[in-house]
Amino acid sequence: MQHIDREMEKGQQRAYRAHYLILPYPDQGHINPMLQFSKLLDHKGVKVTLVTTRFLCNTMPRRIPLETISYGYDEGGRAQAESIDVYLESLKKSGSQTLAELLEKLSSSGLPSCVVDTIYCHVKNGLLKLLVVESEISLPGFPTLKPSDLPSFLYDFRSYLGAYKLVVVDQFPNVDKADWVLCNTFYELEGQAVDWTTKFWPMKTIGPTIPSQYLDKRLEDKDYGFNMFKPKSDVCMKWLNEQPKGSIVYVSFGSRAKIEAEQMEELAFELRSSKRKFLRVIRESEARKVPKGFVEETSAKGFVISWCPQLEVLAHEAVGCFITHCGWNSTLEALGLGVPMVAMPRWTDQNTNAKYIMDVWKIGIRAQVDEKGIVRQEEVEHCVSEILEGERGNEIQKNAIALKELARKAVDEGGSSNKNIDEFIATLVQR
Ligand SMILES: O=c1ccn([C@@H]2O[C@H](COP(=O)(O)OP(=O)(O)O[C@H]3O[C@H](CO)[C@@H](O)[C@H](O)[C@H]3O)[C@@H](O)[C@H]2O)c(=O)[nH]1
Repeated sequence: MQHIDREMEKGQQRAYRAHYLILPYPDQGHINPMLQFSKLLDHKGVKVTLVTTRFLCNTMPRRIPLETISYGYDEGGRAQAESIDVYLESLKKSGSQTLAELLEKLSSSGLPSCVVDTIYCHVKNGLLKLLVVESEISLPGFPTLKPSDLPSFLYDFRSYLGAYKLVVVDQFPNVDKADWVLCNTFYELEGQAVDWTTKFWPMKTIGPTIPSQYLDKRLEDKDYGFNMFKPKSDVCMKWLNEQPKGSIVYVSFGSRAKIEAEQMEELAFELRSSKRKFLRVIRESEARKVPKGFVEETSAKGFVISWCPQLEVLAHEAVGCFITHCGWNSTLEALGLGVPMVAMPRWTDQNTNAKYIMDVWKIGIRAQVDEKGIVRQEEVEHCVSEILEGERGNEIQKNAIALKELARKAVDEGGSSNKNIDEFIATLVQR
């Protein structure tokens, strides 16, 4: 409704035939891609309303009409809940209730988008047993996996019971009723998994959901939109502008990962002793784990920031490689911009993403952990030097550039994802 008003103000009435409610899980790594998808639908002339929590609504851009629901922690969000399990319970209870109220208020039909991880579907179908004991796991649509390549919610499900229940078990009961299951990936990237999943669900790939200016450049859109931690863009980009091409090691672990103090130290030792220059994101909540004096001692060659404009950074020619936790957004962003990765997965889907980065797409190297689960300084040095100076690096860089081109084509006019989105819009509009 707000949208129609806006268009009418501009004197160019649009005839909306379908209204999409977009309801991402209320977190950085989920809101970002759904916001991008919303902008794309909006651009294609579709009426979209984004739904988020009352807690997060003040940090959201108003580019797309926004409605709020409550997950029960309107003042402090997830940090206010005593545990993630308690938060997820409240999400289910208060979230469902306030969403029902919102639907009634809007009194128009919306199709909640649903993001599905194929691997969890194998648990649903009984093909993948919990408490995996085999050293090699063969599943349709996947390369051979080791247990440590599985998402930690499966590999170590006892440690993540709440998340396991929500992400693995509870996401499936009504998925069979969905008209569409949209996935933030592209066919050329994960064709086998897509082919397998489409046997069961009306699954369509629509990604990567990255602003057009970073990929096909057809739309003006460069704005990533939602940033929980306000990036200090100017200083960071000014510093990058002064660095030689391909010289910078960019290090960031996304919006959630908690890094062990020992791991923080190993990384700090490496960045301090290495001859290379670096850009390191250390979120405020992680800053206390950084060894004393690190920032001052490395100021001549390093730039430390609490949150940066990651897409702009990855698109910058000074960046030579990305040490990443392999969150799905970071993976797609690096892949879409052709930046080779050193994979240091922490938990959840990141293990599987790291497996693909190294062994399937061959656009990076997965750093090996020791018996304590820590990637040591020498291992970080080994991976970075392989990528930036080693023979293997040439191959990796070539693959990264080829995949970047495939990502661009997928979202461009006539590309697989672009066609899927048009098909999705067309069928809903016909109803
Ligand atoms: O300084 C920074 C660091 C990150 N980002 C952005 O923050 C997002 C981070 O997303 P992601 O890489 O997916 O990491 P998480 O925030 O950790 O995401 C969670 O959600 C993802 C999507 O489900 C999962 O793949 C991850 O494992 C899970 O931790 C990306 O868009 C980044 O561009 C910035 O803008 N600036």
